Amino acid sequence: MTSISTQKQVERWLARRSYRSEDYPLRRLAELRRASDAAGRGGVSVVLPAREVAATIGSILDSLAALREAGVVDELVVVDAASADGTAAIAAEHGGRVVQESELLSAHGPARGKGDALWRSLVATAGEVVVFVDADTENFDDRFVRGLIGPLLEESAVAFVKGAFRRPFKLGETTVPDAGGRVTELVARPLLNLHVPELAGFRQPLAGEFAARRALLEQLPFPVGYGVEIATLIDAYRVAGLDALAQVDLGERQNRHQPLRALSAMAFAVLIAAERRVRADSLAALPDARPIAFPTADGVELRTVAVEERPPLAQVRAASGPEAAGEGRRS
Ligand SMILES: O=c1ccn([C@@H]2O[C@H](COP(=O)(O)OP(=O)(O)O[C@H]3O[C@H](CO)[C@@H](O)[C@H](O)[C@H]3O)[C@@H](O)[C@H]2O)c(=O)[nH]1
Ligand SMILES: O=C(O)[C@H](O)COP(=O)(O)O
Repeated sequence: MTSISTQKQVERWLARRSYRSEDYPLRRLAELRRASDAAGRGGVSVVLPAREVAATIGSILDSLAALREAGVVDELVVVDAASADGTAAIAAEHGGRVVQESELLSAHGPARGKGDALWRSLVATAGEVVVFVDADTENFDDRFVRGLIGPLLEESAVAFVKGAFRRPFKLGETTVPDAGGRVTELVARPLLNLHVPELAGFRQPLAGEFAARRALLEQLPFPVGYGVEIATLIDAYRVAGLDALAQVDLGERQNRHQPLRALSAMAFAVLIAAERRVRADSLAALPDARPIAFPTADGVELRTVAVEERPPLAQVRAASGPEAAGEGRRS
């Protein structure tokens, strides 16, 4: 953190805009939702980006059924990355509305990663509040979604809510508490502290568990890959201000760990998305895909990382007329 005044600003923000999922049981959310409907506000869409998540998607959707039955959530949309493991069929069996990511906004070509799936999901959903949750969480329960929705239904000044959680690291039968989140701790946290210290209060800046008002999301560019969380966080702050951002404690989350080398590529995408926002020079003009070099005993392996950014959806809608607005939506 750079200065005492920034530290005080973060502390004040933490005191004012920290929430807990247990403060939003189903009954309370149902009341908040009724009040929101009475005020003429729109609905709530839950989006699950899904690439090869057959092992977890069914139970995740089951755990969200009560929220939909209670009318707190209007739709559960699974954005499938053409998974080969049966994800789409399982999701449909468990009540999800499945859309194929590359069939949304198809004029932009095939989808290129997680961020692209989130961006495209905006045309497949109708809610005024859009909730994103990863579909590979092993210990998922509905508190993840309850916690993200609560502050948005309760506080009209809140526009963007980020999940915070403890992250164990699981290797085989061994679990080490609080050892997860390698890219978060080694890249995202130092980056934010260095360049955007006002956001240093976010415990999990890369959390795929976040929710926002559509009006804000549609003003933001979306990196197509793993840069999407750091980018939307920084941009939401710049567009809406710190007081419109909130953090909600969701308990503990166990994700599927990727190999270290895959995390180098993820870190590269996170770094590029952040650099594009903090530097005004040549990085802004980077090509759509950048290779990352992995030196080996015999040479160098190059791996391409998609770092392109999709324009704010509001711009796409303005340029292409009303047909971009409802693509993939259920009538
Ligand atoms: O091309 C992709 C890659 C992932 N996913 C889905 O996105 C979610 C999260 O992806 P995952 O590869 O499990 O991410 P993590 O390794 O857990 O990475 C963390 O850090 C990333 C970078 O910020 C975030 O995008 C993730 O949400 C966050 O969990 C899961 O449901 C995936 O199935 C896609 O839909 N398309
Ligand atoms: O958010 C992160 O840092 C990455 O998802 C890596 O998490 P892991 O170290 O728990 O696998």
